[in-house]
Amino acid sequence: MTTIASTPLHVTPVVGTGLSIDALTVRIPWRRGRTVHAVTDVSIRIEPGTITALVGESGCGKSVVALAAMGLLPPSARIGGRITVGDNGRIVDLLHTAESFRGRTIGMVPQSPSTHFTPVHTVGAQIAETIRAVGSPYSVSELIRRVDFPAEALDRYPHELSGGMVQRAAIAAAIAADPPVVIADEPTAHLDQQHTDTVLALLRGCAKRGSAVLLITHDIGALLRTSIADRIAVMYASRIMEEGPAEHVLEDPWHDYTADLLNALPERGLHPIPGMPPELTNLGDDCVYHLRRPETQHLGGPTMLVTRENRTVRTRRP
Ligand SMILES: Nc1ncnc2c1ncn2[C@@H]1O[C@H](COP(=O)(O)OP(=O)(O)OP(=O)(O)O)[C@@H](O)[C@H]1O
Ligand code: NI
Repeated sequence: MTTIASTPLHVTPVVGTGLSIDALTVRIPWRRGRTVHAVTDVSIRIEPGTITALVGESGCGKSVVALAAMGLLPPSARIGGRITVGDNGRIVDLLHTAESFRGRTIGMVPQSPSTHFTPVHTVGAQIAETIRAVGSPYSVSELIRRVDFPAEALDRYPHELSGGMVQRAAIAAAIAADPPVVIADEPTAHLDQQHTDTVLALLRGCAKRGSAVLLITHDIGALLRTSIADRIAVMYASRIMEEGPAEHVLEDPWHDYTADLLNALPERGLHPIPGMPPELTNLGDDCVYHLRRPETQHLGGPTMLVTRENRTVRTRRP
């Protein structure tokens, strides 16, 4: 499906490794004949061994990107573009493959570990079940050693453990099959700073073992604190506003939205962004951030495509 009238802003070459999301567009039919423009023309390329953080305010479409990659969108969703993963020399086309790839090709770290674990079995039993289900070559003890989960806690039920501990176990389950891609959607949402940093370090461990990691988060403060992301993609109202090496995006943002997000952080002065993101039903086809902040330099001209080093961004500068 193509809803974008203009020529594609950039086409990421599809190569045989890592995760490639190319011109992903997702439209979800909504009430009274309306359509949610959940994702528009999103391209993200994640190399093996690296972490890309996808950031943006609530409702901008981050989770829908993840759900598309995991094949978990509602059947009514219309999906355009391409999502591929290099897996052992093959290219798996995630939007069209018939094979079951969740847990094998893509390891999923959930926002709330309770979506991964049921309350009625011990954590150890559930990791063992995952190992069987995905045909993992590892034992339970090998996996929990990787995430520093204590063996004596295997007999506990999820509710008997802290959120940080259960999230460790969830990561152990996610990496059981050494997946080439790991997708973590808000994996630190319910954690304090110490556990957040631990979980992010574990995701770095996944990357070190060769996975391409997509980390969805609204916690830009944690990205600044831990430098965990190699690249950062900034999403607003269903589109990528800018994408680039993390230090460039954090220290020298090119898009007004990125700058505004950073200025909203407590450590950067806590200047909340005025207004609200738009409803995603029946959006126009251009960048819409100037509608919220008309005083920014968007005004008066369409956003443009520029390339600096290996970044391809829409920018405020004509
Ligand atoms: N199953 C669905 N049916 C209809 N609309 C949906 C569905 N899932 C998501 N949406 C809509 O798609 C848009 C993007 O939602 P999404 O959950 O991806 O946002 P998000 O960036 O992940 O937000 P958050 O940070 O709060 O998790 C929202 O307008 C949301 O209401
Ligand atoms: Ni989300």
